[in-house]
Amino acid sequence: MTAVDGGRSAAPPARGPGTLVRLLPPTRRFLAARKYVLARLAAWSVAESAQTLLVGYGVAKAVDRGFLAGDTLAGLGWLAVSGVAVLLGAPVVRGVFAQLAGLTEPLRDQLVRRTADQSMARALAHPGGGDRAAVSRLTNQAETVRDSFAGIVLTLRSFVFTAAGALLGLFSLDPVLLVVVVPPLVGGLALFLATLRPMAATQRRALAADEALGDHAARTRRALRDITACGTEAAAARDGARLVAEAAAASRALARWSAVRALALGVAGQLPVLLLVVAVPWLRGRGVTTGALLGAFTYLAQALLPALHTLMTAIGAAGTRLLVVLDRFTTPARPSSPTPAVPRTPPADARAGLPRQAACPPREAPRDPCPAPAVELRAVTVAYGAAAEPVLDALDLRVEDGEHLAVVGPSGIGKSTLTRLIAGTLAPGSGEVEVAGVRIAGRSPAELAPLRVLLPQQAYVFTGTVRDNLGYLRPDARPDDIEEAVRELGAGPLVERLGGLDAPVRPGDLSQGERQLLVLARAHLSTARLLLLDEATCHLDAAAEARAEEALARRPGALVVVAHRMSSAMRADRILLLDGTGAVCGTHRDLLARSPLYRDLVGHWSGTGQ
Ligand SMILES: Nc1ncnc2c1ncn2[C@@H]1O[C@H](COP(=O)(O)OP(=O)(O)OP(=O)(O)O)[C@@H](O)[C@H]1O
Repeated sequence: MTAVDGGRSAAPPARGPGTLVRLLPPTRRFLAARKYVLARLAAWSVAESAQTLLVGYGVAKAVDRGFLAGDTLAGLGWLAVSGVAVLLGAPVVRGVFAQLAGLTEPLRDQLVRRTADQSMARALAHPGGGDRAAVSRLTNQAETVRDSFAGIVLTLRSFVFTAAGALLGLFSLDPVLLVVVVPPLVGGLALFLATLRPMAATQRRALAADEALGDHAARTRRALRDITACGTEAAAARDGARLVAEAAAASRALARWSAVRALALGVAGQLPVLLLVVAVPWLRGRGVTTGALLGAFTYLAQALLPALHTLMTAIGAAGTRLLVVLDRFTTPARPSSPTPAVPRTPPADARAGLPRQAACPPREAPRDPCPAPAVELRAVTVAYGAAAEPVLDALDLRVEDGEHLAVVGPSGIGKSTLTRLIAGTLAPGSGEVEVAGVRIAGRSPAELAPLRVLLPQQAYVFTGTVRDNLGYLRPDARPDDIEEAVRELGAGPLVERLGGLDAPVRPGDLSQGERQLLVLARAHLSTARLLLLDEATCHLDAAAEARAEEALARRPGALVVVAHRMSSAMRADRILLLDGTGAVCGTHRDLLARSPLYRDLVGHWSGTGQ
């Protein structure tokens, strides 16, 4: 079932870090156009390297040439060099940030401009089909790109120049220190780089699975009734379970890659410190001084380890985020999926290519051509409010004189709306309604009265005699006609209990069913050729309802009944099933074969014993 097939759950093709540059080709042009900003950023970064180098170098010399050599003053002097280097960090960082702004702000402006241009072009190309995601791209997502880009530039640059400063410092203290530090550092970094591509792919898979699951939940909620009607709960549940499993698998894969990344951090950052400690005797044997060892520890603890940690965290989080969000900028916006996605009965008639709610043709061509059908609706649309979804949408319907039509459908689908529309008490938003060939738009109640009778669920009985109540729609009815109507409807016992046709009626003393019976007999007496019953027999028992409907169907003219019982629908010549924007018309057997919703309604009626 397309509503819940989770078709979008398929993970998009994996994109690794290499695609970061390919994703936004303008980024390369963007950087090339800012050569001077990059040069100034590099200059500040070199200053950062020098500062890193001086911090460890000062510590090493303070120990070797100062405190261990018995020259406290020299030791303090070298420590002061180290301290000044630390203090120099503040203006250096300030300089770095100033140059960074020269890169990130224009990038954000460029993304915003590009998104606005694309959205305008899209809006002009598809009026009414706006790109709703553009607002998010203009605000949150552009900010995310800017922040993530700034974080990555800052971190990458900081790591490269800090590592360069620290390695240069180690080399200047004693090249043999590099033998201990460099292999785990390079190994850890290589492992980290190896995780980038699969981790980005897994992140995208997790995001796609999450989106597919959310989409599935939303579509399922909207299609709940139809899913039940079509009996596809198990399939919908299976789809949901598959998407949940996919999201869980993606989350587990992400967790596994995070563990590998933590291992990479340990190898690159912690292992050099450990190896340095273990190798102290060996290093001492090769002439490495105590000061050089302390300097080496300072480089590792104060520079390399924090820089590595920041690098891995920032590239891991901000990098993946940037990759994913940039993808949103570069992938053309998908048109929003329409709300209902459950297969509907195909429109039986499409005029000028427009989908129609229902084409309900006549039962069969009348042998003695009747000049006009009892009811004809042409492309009728009704909505309660300008912005509301239509209750009836481009509905076509034709009911022949003498025909008995039952209208069925779920609660709130528009059955009463349809009867009011045919009765002329509700005007359509568009389309035409004719009763007995008369266009009823704008007709007064007095003009409509001879054409049709509408009986709602609430039966109107007034204080007066039984005869007055029965003859209300036909004041000139002869006593024989009244007696016949009473007999036909099976209302004799009630009239007798009330004291005869001339007995007074006190509405408050009558049950709902008794009132409905009187009103049905009144409708039988009417001369209108169209009777509309909107659950007007709901308070009668099944046998009384059957007798009433059969009697009304025998009268000359057409009968349209909003049925609330299976038996009521089955008595009709044809059944019109309303189903939101879809509608289908046919005999009971036709609908059983064609409509899952009808089968569901029949099941419901049978289940309640009605
Ligand atoms: N006067 C109104 N103003 C706004 N919305 C309305 C009005 N009358 C009906 N509706 C809405 O139009 C839709 C169709 O209502 P309608 O009464 O025609 O359905 P129905 O199939 O007859 O329902 P039920 O079987 O429960 O009587 C419902 O969503 C209802 O809330």
